[in-house]
Amino acid sequence: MPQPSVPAPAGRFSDDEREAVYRAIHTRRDVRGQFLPDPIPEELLRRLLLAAHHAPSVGLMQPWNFIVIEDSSVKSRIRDAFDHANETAANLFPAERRALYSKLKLQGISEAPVNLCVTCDRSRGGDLVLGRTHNRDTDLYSTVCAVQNLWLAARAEGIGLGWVSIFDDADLRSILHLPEHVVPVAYLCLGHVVELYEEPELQARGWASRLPLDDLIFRDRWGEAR
Ligand SMILES: Cc1cc2c(cc1C)N(C[C@H](O)[C@H](O)[C@H](O)COP(=O)(O)O)c1[nH]c(=O)[nH]c(=O)c1N2
Repeated sequence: MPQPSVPAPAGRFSDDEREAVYRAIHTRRDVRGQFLPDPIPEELLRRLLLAAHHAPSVGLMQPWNFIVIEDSSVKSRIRDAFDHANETAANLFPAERRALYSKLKLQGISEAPVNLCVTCDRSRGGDLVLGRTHNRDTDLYSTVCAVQNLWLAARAEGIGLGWVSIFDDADLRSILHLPEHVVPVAYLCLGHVVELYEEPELQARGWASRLPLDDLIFRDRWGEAR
């Protein structure tokens, strides 16, 4: 029987290391329009995927797969699917919001040298997964943790990442040949960037703004602020 490994020493990071972690968190951006055409070297892409693969997952289920999309004909079908869904989306907003919505750039599918679909295989690990017994969606949450790891690692590598979610699920499924039990959790556009917005682009363009943190913190029960 293999012996369980013992915990290794852990402690605070050095000041520089801590600073770097917070810098990645605070300067990470959703990128739509600043992609350079330069290819992403295979080793760099691999580091990003390895960071994603080290995300926490329910019961160590690791439900993710990573579909790397570089073929321009696949990208072009995805772009058409976006355009179709985006037209529907724009019409859902009231007229005054729709005008601004239509001016927003909400994807960089063709410009980004690499597109990546992060999927969740809902059948991985079988029917009974530790931690998923009472909440089936924890596999989806796990997959989103992988996306966030990838996003932060990308920031540290000078790679911009944009999440595109304006699709009919059925279009993504059909273009990418996803089996029924696999969910497309995130469609991501990746490429080198030399410039990033200093605040969320949606804030810079007057669509929405960051809420004050203090308004979001409750103590002991919902709605109870200190
Ligand atoms: C699940 C999910 C889905 C989407 C997004 C994010 C997430 C988490 N975001 C990006 C989103 O607009 C962005 O994260 C916020 O505006 C905050 O900006 P920063 O990420 O801080 O730059 C996003 N952006 C966009 O241009 N098109 C899109 O379809 C989506 N979809």
